[in-house]
Amino acid sequence: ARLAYSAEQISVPVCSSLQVPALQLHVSKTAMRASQKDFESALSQVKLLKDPGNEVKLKLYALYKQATEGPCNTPKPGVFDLINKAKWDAWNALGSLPKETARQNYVDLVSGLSSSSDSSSQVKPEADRKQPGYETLVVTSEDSITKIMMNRPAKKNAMTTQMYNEIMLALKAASKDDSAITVLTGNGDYYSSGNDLSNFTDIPPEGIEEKAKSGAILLRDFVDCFIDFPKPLIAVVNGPAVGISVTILGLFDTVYASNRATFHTPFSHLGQSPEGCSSYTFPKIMGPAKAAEMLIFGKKLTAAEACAQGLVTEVFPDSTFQKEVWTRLKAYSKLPPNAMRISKQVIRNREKEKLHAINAEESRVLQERWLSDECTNAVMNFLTRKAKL
Ligand SMILES: CCCCCCCCCC/C=C/CC(=O)SCCNC(=O)CCNC(=O)[C@H](O)C(C)(C)COP(=O)(O)OP(=O)(O)OC[C@H]1O[C@@H](n2cnc3c(N)ncnc32)[C@H](O)[C@@H]1OP(=O)(O)O
Repeated sequence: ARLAYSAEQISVPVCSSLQVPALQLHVSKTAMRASQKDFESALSQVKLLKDPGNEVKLKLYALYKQATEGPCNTPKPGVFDLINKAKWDAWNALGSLPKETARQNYVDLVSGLSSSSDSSSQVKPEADRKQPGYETLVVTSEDSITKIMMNRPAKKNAMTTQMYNEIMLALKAASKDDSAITVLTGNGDYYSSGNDLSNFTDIPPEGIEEKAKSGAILLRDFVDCFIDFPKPLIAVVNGPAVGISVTILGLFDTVYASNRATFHTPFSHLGQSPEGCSSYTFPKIMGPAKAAEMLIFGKKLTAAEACAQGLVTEVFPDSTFQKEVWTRLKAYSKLPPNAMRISKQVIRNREKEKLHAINAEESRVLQERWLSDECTNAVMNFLTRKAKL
């Protein structure tokens, strides 16, 4: 869509009749000074740009009005005249900004939009789009989607304490960025093998009790981030999933799985107990009998079984998984973001308090389990390679 579109072509209703006045081309005499040529060229350039979104169009509108008419000089529209009020607010927010500055800002804004739309036509390699600062994840934002990819493929994306902390950071950043949806996925053949069992090995001088205490705090904080995440959260389960990577799926809004994925929570085998609010979400999703088979007896589900039981939204053949899922997600990411966020809140908010309480209780119980002989022996068996799932 170009900026010179008709009202019907704009997707966000609040600004649906927002005509960028730059297109009207009635430049006042005051604006006809030194940078008049640049300004006029920006006015023409703006018509050729890809739709920059309503927020930017409001900025362009405000700068144009300020550059050509000076400070806002019209009465404030009524509260129900949403479109004109948004335009008036944007213009009025510029206060007494001089016309020349507004004209320059308009030129700069259009020039920035032109260069970013030039570069967005080329697909940058993932390495260039990667957000810095993460060692166990690859985090990228593109097409209004923030993708958080667990990136320890040689260890089946087992979650170290560093990875828990980085996922929390990435979720907090994603909740504030301008993406519409957020995705968690895994690099390599596994989605994740769950808690990295070597988390049990670096015991501090204060002893195992302290380790269990700090582990329970970490777990609680980690799960809280999923409970509170405000935007649609999608799991793209590219392969087998184990332990905590399965239990938190009950806190996602959508779960897409490859037909190679399996879902396994071997808590009893490990002398442990359910977390990620699964003691509440799983019985709710699949009924208490099926939840017990998974959470107490460690029954491993195929992707098709997990879908039949409501844990997974849809299963795709592995050969077309990535293509089909990302095509779908790109389409969803174009839906109005505020509406999606509000719908999620309406669906989830009434359970939040309960989920936080359940998370606290599960973490408390697990803290005790980590100190049990059953747990210690199971972890030692894995680490000394006597046992595998
Ligand atoms: C006091 C404690 C405080 C802890 C603080 C933590 C806070 C949060 C805790 C939340 C609790 C969560 C509970 C769970 O998630 S339970 C699930 C735990 N996961 C497992 O038990 C899986 C163990 N792994 C396996 O059984 C197998 O590796 C596998 C996943 C079936 C894959 O087998 P496969 O033969 O294909 O591959 P390998 O075994 O050769 O694996 C390749 C290498 O990756 C290492 N690996 C894999 N998974 C883990 C893991 N979960 N923890 C540590 N290491 C893992 C494996 O050892 C190989 O490494 P190597 O090449 O160096 O030998």
